[in-house]
Order: sequence, then C-alpha cells, then structure tokens
Amino acid sequence: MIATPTMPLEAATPAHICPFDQACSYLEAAAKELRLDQGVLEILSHPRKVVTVSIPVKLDNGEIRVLAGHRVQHSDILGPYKGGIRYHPAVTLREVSALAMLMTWKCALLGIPYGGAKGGIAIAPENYSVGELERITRRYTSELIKDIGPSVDIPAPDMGTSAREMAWMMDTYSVNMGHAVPGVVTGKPLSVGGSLGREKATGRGTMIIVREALADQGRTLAGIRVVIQGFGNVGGAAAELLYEAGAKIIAVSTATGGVYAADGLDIPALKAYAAENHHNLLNFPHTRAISNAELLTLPCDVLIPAALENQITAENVDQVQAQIIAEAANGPITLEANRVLEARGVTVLPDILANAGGVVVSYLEWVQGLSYLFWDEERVNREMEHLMVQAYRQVIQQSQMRQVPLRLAAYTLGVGRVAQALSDRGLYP
Ligand SMILES: NC(=O)C1=CN([C@@H]2O[C@H](COP(=O)(O)OP(=O)(O)OC[C@H]3O[C@@H](n4cnc5c(N)ncnc54)[C@H](OP(=O)(O)O)[C@@H]3O)[C@@H](O)[C@H]2O)C=CC1
Ligand SMILES: O=C(O)CCC(=O)C(=O)O
Repeated sequence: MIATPTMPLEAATPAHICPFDQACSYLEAAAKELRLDQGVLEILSHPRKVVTVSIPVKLDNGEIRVLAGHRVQHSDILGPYKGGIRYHPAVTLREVSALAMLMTWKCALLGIPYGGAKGGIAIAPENYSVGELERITRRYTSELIKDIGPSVDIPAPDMGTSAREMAWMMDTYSVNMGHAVPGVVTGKPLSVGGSLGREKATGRGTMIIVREALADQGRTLAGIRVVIQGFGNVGGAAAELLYEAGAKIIAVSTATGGVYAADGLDIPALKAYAAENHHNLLNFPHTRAISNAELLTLPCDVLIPAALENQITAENVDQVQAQIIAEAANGPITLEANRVLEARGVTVLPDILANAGGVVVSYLEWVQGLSYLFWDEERVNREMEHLMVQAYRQVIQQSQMRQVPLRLAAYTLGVGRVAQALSDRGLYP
C-alpha cells in the first residue's frame, strides 16, 4: 500500500479492512490502467491536509469531555475541498481520509468544480442532547475556522448530521467573520440559503443510477425487488423514490435490525412508523424481523447498502444473491468482496457514481447561493438528473472502451481528470 496519513489520536484499524488502504488500492488500479506517472500517483495517494482538533464540551450534567474532531482535505486540484461531516462512533482518521479521497474522485467524475474532503467526530449522536450536539458542532467549527470557507472547504451533512448541524456551522462561521456566509456549508435549511431537493438528493441520485442500469438491461423499476440497508437520509429517500416509481421494496433495516415483506413494504407508512419509534422498524405490521446480516443475502434484483462501510465482505459475499448492487453508502463492499462480485458478473454501481446525487445538489445549492438566485425543485432535480445520467453514460462508455468493470471505469474517469488538471496546473515536475 502506498500511503497512510499521520494518525496522532488513534490506533490503526486492522489492515485487511483499513478503508484508507482500500481507497489507495482502487487508486493504484486506476493509475495502472491510465499508466499514470509514479510521482502523480504519490501525490494523489496523500491527503493534502489532515486536521485533528480537540473539542472540549461541557455536558448537561456538568462533566467536561474532550472529543477529537477530524477534517481531511484530500485534494483541491479542481476547486474548493468538498465533503460531508460524519458523527458516528466508528469514525477514525483513516476512515475520514478514505472518504475524503473518494470525494475527490466523485466530484471529478460528476464534472463539478470541487476537490475532496471529509470530516468526522467519533460520537453516537443519540447519546447526546440537542444542546450538547450544538455545543460540539459550534466548537468543532470554531476550531476549523481557518480551514473552511466558501472558496476553501465546504462541509455538508453525512451520517449522523443533517441540515440542523449545517445551520449551526454556518452560524458559527458567520459570527466569526462578522457577516452571513451561507456558502461555507451546503445541505443547509432553506431558511438560510439551502436548496430545494438537497434532502432527498443522494437517494434520488441512487434511484436514477439504478433506473439507468436496469434500462440498459431492458428492464424498468416497476416491480423489481429491492433490498435496502439503512433507512436514514439516503436509504430512506431511495426507498421512498423507488417505491413511488413502482419498485417493490421487500426489506429495509436500521442499526437495530430490519423488516421483510415478500410482497413489498408500504414505505410511507414505514417511514412514519420509524419516526414514531426512534428508528426501530421491528413489529411493523405484516412483516417479519430480519437481521442486517440476513438482509444482505436476500434474493432480490437490487441491493442498496445505504449505511456503513465494509458490509459485504469475503465472509458473506458468496451468500449475496442480488443481481445489481448500488452503493448508496461509501465503501460498503470490501476490496476482496468486490473482486468476487466482479468475477461473478454482478453489476456493482460504485459509490462515487451511485451516491453522487448529494454532492451534485450541494454544488447546485452553492451555485444558487453565489448567484443569489434560487430555483424551484423541478429545476434542481432536472439539473441533477442531467449530471447523473451523463456521468453514468460516461462510465458505461469507459467500461466498454477499456473492458473493465464499472468501478474501475468510474475511477479512471475521476482519477484521470484530476491527474490531467494536476499536469495542466504544473504542480509536479
Ligand atoms: N447524507 C448524504 O448526503 C450522503 C451520504 N452518503 C453515504 O450514505 C451512507 C448513509 O448516510 P446517511 O443516510 O446520510 O446517514 P444517516 O445517519 O441519515 O442514516 C444512516 C442509516 O444507517 C443505519 N445504520 C447505522 N449503522 C448500521 C448498521 N450497523 N447496520 C445497518 N444499518 C445501520 C442507521 O440506523 P439508525 O437509524 O438506527 O441510526 C440509519 O438508518 C453513508 O455511507 C454516507 O457516507 C453518501 C453521499 C451523500
Ligand atoms: O454534499 C456534499 O458536499 C458531500 C456529500 C458527501 O459527503 C458524500 O458524497 O459522501
């Protein structure tokens, strides 16, 4: 493996599932396919900047706790750093570094003028009060004040964060600057310059990519059997939009387990049930309980992992029965499992394509904010769909031209564009 970022505050993750090593392996494969210069590969293998800050927070009971907050800026070759902020107990600097690298290729693949970044704090947000989360978010933002900005690095929501945290970040940044700076984050509430369509954008993008892949097989969304792991921002929206398009969502899950119905779930009713039951789906009428492990191996047309990394692994890949897997989550399939699926001819729609709808609408939000002109939702969705379908077509074309699987095709496009810009800018000898 080529590179690891410095890791001042954590132990290494076991090498076989190290997300940063996995990200570097995909980069290496693309570099080999593109015959990239070794020096360029070296540059692209290292995050440009790795920031870890201490976040002291006074809890509601008076206790002081100091959290570690990360922001990894992988590349700004194509434009400002861009990427979400994750609040989840499994956050590590290696994970954030891998996710930052993925953002670079994702933005390049979609043709949007951004680099890649990611941030995170290793907390379970459900264990903190709203007031504590606000204090944590504001202190984290203050500590990063010199590293973010509308033309420097633009955070957005990821797992465990939402428009609420973005509003706190925007406010903290703005107070420090002395004037309102809505462009410092995307995924904001509409009241402070957010965009219509952003909330469901990632799930909508996944639905569009699945629809296109099915169309290439002469099929439509109507009646296809879909299984979705994760029922949050991304999984929930994907489920809703696929359901509206006539797909049969036969199983979904949250962290506490899932539900299965052979004839398809009533997704609007399940969403309301989950909201009332603290994300617990169990005992939803006319369903049977299913574990997350079982869910991944159900017979279905399309499997959509929309939760965490490393869900389909060497251990369970042989039991996975889906014909198409759309990676709504970042990195849900390990390197080894990916090889097995590709060898089996399973259509794997890679994360940097399948979940790019979110960052695309973040870009549209940023553009609307910078031009002080806001669009209706129909226009936002149309512009996003155009970029998603265009990227999908380019990936298919690249895959056919190079005779490589879709993931490598997507990587060669993303990595190739960044390498070209690096060369044109003359940043290496
Ligand atoms: N938000 C965005 O715009 C984008 C997100 N992504 C990626 O999509 C994925 C999901 O993000 P997002 O939807 O925003 O996150 P959310 O926090 O909104 O939702 C995450 C969902 O995953 C569930 N979950 C957590 N742990 C597990 C587990 N071990 N097994 C099964 N389900 C689990 C959660 O369950 P519970 O409800 O019980 O907590 C929840 O339903 C991440 O990989 C993220 O990086 C990619 C592009 C953009
Ligand atoms: O909307 C964004 O800027 C970033 C979304 C994100 O974190 C991702 O695509 O993984």
